[in-house]
Amino acid sequence: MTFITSLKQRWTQADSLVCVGLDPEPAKFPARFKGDPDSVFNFCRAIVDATAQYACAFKPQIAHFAALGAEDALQRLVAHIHVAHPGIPVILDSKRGDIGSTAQHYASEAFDRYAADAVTANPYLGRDSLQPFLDRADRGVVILCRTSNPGAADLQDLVVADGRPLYQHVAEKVAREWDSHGNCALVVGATWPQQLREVRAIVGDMPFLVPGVGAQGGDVEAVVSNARTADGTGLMVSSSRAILYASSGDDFADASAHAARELRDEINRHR
Ligand SMILES: O=c1ccn([C@@H]2O[C@H](COP(=O)(O)O)[C@@H](O)[C@H]2O)c(=O)[nH]1
Repeated sequence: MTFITSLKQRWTQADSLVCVGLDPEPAKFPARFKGDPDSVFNFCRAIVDATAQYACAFKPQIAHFAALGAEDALQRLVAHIHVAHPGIPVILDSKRGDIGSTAQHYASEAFDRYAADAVTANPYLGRDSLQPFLDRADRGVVILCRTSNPGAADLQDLVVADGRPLYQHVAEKVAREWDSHGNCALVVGATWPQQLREVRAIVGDMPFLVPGVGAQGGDVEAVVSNARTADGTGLMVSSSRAILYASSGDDFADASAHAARELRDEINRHR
């Protein structure tokens, strides 16, 4: 099954547009993980198992694992998701992009080494840099369009042609030229409701990965009202810290489930 097909199935089956972000930071783990040599895996697995029923996708952020030398934990975590929660797609957030010969290896890293269903990618180097990802028709390519961070406007808002900003050209290119296998999605930050609306108008029903609610303060109602598709889907609203670290006590897993359920319900109230 392709990434887009399993995402659509999951939106319906779980009645959820919540993407649970997996950004392990051992300093924030509950005390019970102190001294556990496999704490990254064990913490993340507990979060995955607690939140799976509310998730349309999981999004591990590779830097959070690589900086700890925990690539093996990431590999086992993705394998655990596929076995214990089949049908929930995994988006590896690695924001890759390089010349084609190197991008081949990044595609293999995401899809073969880590067995991710989709990967985030940076379009800055142009189409050939994304081609190795785009060619994997069964996997998703989630392309940065208008990111959630305060500096997003520095480059992404530059008016580059036709009186329109760069991020709109990215949206246009992806939708009209790069999505020949129908496996593309876009990253558009929750912190920019107007831009969410503009990009939605350009790309039709293409799925959006929307980080920036929770710890970054994005407004859920504004996200949903500006960016949902006509059938009330089209979004993977991603939250990491607000779910992962909802409690630092022994109730951390229950608290993460509660936070994921609350986010799902808030989104659904506005769909
Ligand atoms: O524009 C972007 C693209 C990616 N991210 C990533 O999403 C999560 C957000 O974490 P929160 O704790 O929910 O703020 C993180 O992994 C970022 O690398 C983003 O925030 N914005």
